[in-house]
Amino acid sequence: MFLLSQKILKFLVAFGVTLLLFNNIKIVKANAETMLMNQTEINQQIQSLSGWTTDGKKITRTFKFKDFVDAIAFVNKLVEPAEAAGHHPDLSISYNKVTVNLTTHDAGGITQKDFDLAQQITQLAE
Ligand SMILES: C[C@H](O)[C@H](O)[C@H]1CNC2=NC(N)=NC(=O)C2=N1
Repeated sequence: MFLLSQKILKFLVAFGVTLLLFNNIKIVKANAETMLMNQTEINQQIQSLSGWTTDGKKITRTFKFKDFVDAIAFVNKLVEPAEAAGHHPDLSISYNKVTVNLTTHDAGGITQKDFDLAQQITQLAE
């Protein structure tokens, strides 16, 4: 009886520690996503994104399509990933061109969320 309860206790402690670790990882990840990035971090990350530029407050890329219909089709493709991320691009459309600006309004600048969405948007335009 004593042995059994020792085993259960050990299991519960291990389970508790595992849960604690998982939650801490989630908190660290959530914080990193909403933390303003400095210019060095921005420059580093933008290198791996083709065609994107930055003014330090937002990241920008203009995508060019055959015509207006294709440009709008691209904009429509952005709805699902933006809603899923709870993060939305600022868009401007000029005939066959769509300019995408990404910034985290809640944080007042660029965060990891912008780079994550930029990567998805870049793939959708291919
Ligand atoms: C409550 C809601 O999730 C927030 O207001 C989100 C919505 N989409 C957003 N999109 C962008 N680009 N920046 C934000 O700060 C932002 N905030």
